[in-house]
Amino acid sequence: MAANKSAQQMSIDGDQPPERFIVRESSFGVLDICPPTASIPVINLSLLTSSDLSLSSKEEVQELDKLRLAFSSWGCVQVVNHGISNALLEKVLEISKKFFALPMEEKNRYARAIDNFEGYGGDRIVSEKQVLDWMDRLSLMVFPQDQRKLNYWPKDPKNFGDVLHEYAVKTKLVMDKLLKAMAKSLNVEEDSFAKKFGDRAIMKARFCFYPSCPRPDQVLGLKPHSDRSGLTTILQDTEVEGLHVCKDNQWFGVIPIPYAIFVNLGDQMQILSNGMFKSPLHRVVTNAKTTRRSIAMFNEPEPEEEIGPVHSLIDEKRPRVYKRVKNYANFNFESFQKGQVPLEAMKI
Ligand SMILES: O=C(O)CCC(=O)C(=O)O
Ligand SMILES: [Fe+2]
Repeated sequence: MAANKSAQQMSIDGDQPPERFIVRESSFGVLDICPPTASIPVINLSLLTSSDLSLSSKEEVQELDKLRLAFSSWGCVQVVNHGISNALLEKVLEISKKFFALPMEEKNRYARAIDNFEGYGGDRIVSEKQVLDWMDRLSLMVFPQDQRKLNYWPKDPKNFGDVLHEYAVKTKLVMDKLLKAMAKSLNVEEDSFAKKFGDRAIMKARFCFYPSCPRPDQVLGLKPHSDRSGLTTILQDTEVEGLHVCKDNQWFGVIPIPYAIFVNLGDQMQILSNGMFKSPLHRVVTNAKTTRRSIAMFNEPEPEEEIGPVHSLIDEKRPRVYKRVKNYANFNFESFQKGQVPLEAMKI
C-alpha cells in the first residue's frame, strides 16, 4: 500500500503522490511553489558579546536593533559567525546523508512507534483528514541527556552519536547567546528568557529528508506550521531551496547561505515575549529533481516550568496577551486536536 511506503521509497519507485498527500486549494490556500525570495535578516553573532547593554559597542547596538526588528517582524534570522565550525556542520550534513542512504530495512530498525515522536518514519498521523507530508524524518531527544532513547540512535554511520552530541552542545551555546541578546534588545534583564528554559531544557533533533517528487505543485514536504519550541535552528542543504516563511500573510522563499544557521522562534518565545516576537508560519516544498535534507534542533523550556509573558514586558501600554501554562507542548497538541490555533487558545 502506497500510504505505508516511505516518501523516499515512493520517490525511488517513481510513484505519483497518493491521494492523501495531495494539497487541495481548500487545505492551505493555493500552493505557490515559487514565491518571491526573501532577504531574511543576517545576524553576526560574534558582535553580540557584552553582558551589559551600557557597555555595548555601537556595532553591537546596531546588531541588537537588527535582531529585535527581525524577530518582531519575520520571526527568523540567518546567523553567521556563530562559532560552529564548517567542519562540524559538514559532518552533521554527512551523518544525515549516510543515515538516509541506508537500506530501508536498516533504517526501519529505528522505526518510530505509532504513539511516539521518536525514531524514523513519516508524518505522524493524528487525523483522518490530515494531508500527509512528502518527507521522512528521524526524531531524537538529545537533552536532558538522561532522557535519550539510545535504541533510536543510529549505529551506522558509526560517528552519528558523537557528531549529534557535539552539534547539540554547540547549538545550545548559540541559542543561549541569542536568548540573552533578544532580552537585551528589548531592554530587559539579560537572563529573562534564558532562565525560563531551566537546567533541564529540552533539545530535540529532527533529521528531515525530502525526496524529489514528480508533482511538487501538488504536495508539500512539510505543511504550514509554527514550531512549538522556544527556539529552532535549521541547518539546510546549501544547494537546495525549499523552506518558505510567511510574513504579513505572504509566503517567501528562503535562500540558504552556506554555513549560516537559520533560526526561527517557536510559539513559546512568542508567549514569553508577550507577543513582541513572532513565531512564524513556515513550510517546505519539494522539487522534481533533487532531494533536500535539513537538520532542525528544537529547544524548549523544561515542561515542568510554567511559562507565560515575562513580567518586565507587561505594562499598561502592553497588557498581558497570554495565559500561563505548564507543558506547552501538550497544550499545543491538545488544542490542535480540538481544531484550535494553539497560540490563539493561549490568549487571555
Ligand atoms: O526542513 C526545514 O527546513 C524545516 C523543518 C521544520 O520546519 C521543522 O522540522 O519544524
Ligand atoms: Fe518547523
